[in-house]
Amino acid sequence: MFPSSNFSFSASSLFSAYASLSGFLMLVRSMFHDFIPENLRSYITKLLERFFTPKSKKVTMVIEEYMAYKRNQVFDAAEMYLRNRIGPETARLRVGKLPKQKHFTISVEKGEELLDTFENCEMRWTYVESENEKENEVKCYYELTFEKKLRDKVINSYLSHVIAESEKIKRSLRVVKLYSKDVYSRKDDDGMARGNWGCINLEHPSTFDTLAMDPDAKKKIIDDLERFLKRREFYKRVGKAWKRGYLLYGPPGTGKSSLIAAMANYLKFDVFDLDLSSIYDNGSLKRILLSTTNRSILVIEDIDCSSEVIDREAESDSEDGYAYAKVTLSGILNFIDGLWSSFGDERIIVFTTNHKERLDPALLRPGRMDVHINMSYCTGLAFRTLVTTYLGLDGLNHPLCEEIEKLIDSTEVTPAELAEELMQDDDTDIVLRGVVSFVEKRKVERSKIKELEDAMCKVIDDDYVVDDDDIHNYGSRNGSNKKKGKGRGRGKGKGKGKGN
Ligand SMILES: Nc1ncnc2c1ncn2[C@@H]1O[C@H](COP(=O)(O)OP(=O)(O)OP(=O)(O)O)[C@@H](O)[C@H]1O
Repeated sequence: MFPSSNFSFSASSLFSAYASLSGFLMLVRSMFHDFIPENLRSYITKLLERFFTPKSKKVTMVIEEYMAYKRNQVFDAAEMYLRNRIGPETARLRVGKLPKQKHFTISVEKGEELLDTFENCEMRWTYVESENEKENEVKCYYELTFEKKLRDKVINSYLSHVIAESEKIKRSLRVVKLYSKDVYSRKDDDGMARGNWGCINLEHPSTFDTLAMDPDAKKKIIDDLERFLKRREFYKRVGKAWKRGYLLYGPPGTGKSSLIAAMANYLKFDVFDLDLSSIYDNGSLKRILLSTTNRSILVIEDIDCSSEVIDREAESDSEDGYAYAKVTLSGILNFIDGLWSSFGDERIIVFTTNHKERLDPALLRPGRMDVHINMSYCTGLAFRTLVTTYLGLDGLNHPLCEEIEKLIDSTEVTPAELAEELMQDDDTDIVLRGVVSFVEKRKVERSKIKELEDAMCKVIDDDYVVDDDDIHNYGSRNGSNKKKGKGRGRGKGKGKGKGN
């Protein structure tokens, strides 16, 4: 220990040393100000500041709303992405909704912080609004703070992850549009198509969950769509346009339109409904197709009914002797796999028909329409989906369901007819009994028609197979020299029908 006299000596000498040091520093400071030019002074100050400020282990990135007067993609992505990161700890939120929006838009209020984790690393986001009073404008930006060692990870992977996730969220919130030339196009349509396409929101409630279809066939369609979406690079590599063509065929009321709506709702793709009868010629067709957007489904319904496109080489001669231009099948095929097919990306083209056999073989040639989907009569398995959708019953929970499934499998009845029956009453028992009697009645009708058809075939057979001369004539009428015997008359009768 120091003796007390020593201590008082040291304290007073320390005090005087401090006083002379302060005097000296003040002298240096005033000399620094008086003799050193301002530029050099600020340089030295900054150097000293850097030297004495403790080093931070964190880095902060500033993500501004605008870059060179354009919206910053990272800012918009962050705004969308962070909506899903808002937790109960966030104290202040902004909420809003435009009249056309289905959902509320929720975002953080200025100064609020959000925490995110990416590959076990912590990312801290802060939303900032700074007011510039001079220019009377508000600058909005996000600050992203993380540990210095994560810099490369953030630049190389985290920001891309934020953008990819935001795209997914945007897609899920997207309201699907139905475009048509028959809808008046208004300025306030927030659709993207050009030309005279008018649009409304596609409110069709059909989804793959409500679609009554064989489960395996349904799964194949969903897998095909998923594969298509992921194949941007594949299409580029093999030199094909990023497009997929579907031909849906089957009797009326089997769900062709419902399947298109389910595809659109699943992919969040807009639908362009093209009525060929309203299009004047191939040139207008070209202009109309070029004004459709990416990530869309182009639908041409009842392609067999468009008389102009049935005959590929159809000439446009009219009765009055003048030649009128019109839409031809080759005009359409040019967009499916010709030179014009390479416009746009992520396009789906759907043709529907009730009569596949009437289509021009050019349309059915391999590689033209990538997928042919037979929308046929309802099956027992598909009926289960209708029961779930319309009655809220889970599959086979009702004793009558098994019987109905067997009945349905043994006759021809469309999902539309069954859906109609399932809406007849609120009482499940009454409804299902109604379905039983409806399908039984249909079964009887069908077998009567079958009997009638068989009888007619027999009559035709008996009419034609008379003697050898007749057989000879028949053969030559059909371009065949084969001699056919009486016993094979039925096949012949059918042959004649076709020949005519
Ligand atoms: N497979 C199905 N699954 C669920 N509902 C269906 C199905 N098929 C038909 N429906 C019901 O029947 C109605 C008519 O069906 P939809 O218009 O999809 O048939 P379509 O095959 O396109 O008929 P068309 O050939 O006459 O255009 C639908 O709105 C739906 O309620």
